[in-house]
Amino acid sequence: MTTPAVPPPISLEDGAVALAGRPVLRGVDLTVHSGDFLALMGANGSGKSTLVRALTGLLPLTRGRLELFGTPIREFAQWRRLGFVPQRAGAASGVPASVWEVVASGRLTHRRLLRPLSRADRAAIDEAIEVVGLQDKTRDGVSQLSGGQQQRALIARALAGQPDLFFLDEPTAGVDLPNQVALAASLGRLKERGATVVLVAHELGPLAPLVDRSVVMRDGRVAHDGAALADHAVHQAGFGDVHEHHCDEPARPRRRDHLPDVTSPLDQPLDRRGRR
Ligand SMILES: Nc1ncnc2c1ncn2[C@@H]1O[C@H](COP(=O)(O)OP(=O)(O)OP(=O)(O)O)[C@@H](O)[C@H]1O
Repeated sequence: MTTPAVPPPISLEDGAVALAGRPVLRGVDLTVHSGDFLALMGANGSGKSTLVRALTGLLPLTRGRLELFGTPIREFAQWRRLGFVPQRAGAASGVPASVWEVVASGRLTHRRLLRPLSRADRAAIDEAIEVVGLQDKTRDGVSQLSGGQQQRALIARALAGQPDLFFLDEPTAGVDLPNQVALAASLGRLKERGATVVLVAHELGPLAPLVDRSVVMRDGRVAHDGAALADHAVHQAGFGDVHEHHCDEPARPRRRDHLPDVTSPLDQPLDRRGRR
């Protein structure tokens, strides 16, 4: 007897998305298999966030076919199977919530309305906190945590919902190196448990050893899909030096207009008395 093939968590064929009448994604083919740890990379404006929003049903496709866990997106209803870890900006957001409360909120999709937390809920919350190593911080307010610890609290919140597929949006953005290393350890434990992870990142840094597949976007198309690339190679693939797939358009210059135009005082020359 043959076992029926398990449908992949994500199957997108010829996906296209237009925003404000402008094509932003074109001809995107992407299959994510169970247990993949995939890094979605590329320059600013290359279409990473748009792709994730399309894959999570937040943006409609203008063309193509998308299935989640073998179900066409229009019919898909098992949203609790997806976990989304947003950028850290939303973690504290002025709400005086404790780590435990933030993580417990990730359990909401499993609870019936107005019912107290079940033993299974509490076990899932405790386990999620343990996976990210915040056991000694459960009663602390999230706003008192470092950036990396806040990011781990957000990962635990997604984990508490026990999803089968995780999306992480720039988890290392604004996180210092020691905390990036701690974050990598948490994600390593997720990987060991067989989670399927789609990680949006500009640079992988300490997360690089976890990644077994890189997808690099360029101008709304897939420029590379295959072996994990080191950060410098992603830079090349995203900016036009590597030609794979269907990159038939010239690479755009890197958009830096979202960055404030500041010069560090340390860049200024010293005067004769050593002052700037
Ligand atoms: N709401 C919108 N309306 C119109 N165009 C948009 C909208 N959101 C994004 N875009 C455009 O779509 C393109 C892809 O943007 P997207 O945010 O997906 O890129 P990204 O790779 O995630 O960039 P970043 O790394 O800066 O987050 C860009 O040219 C962007 O200007």
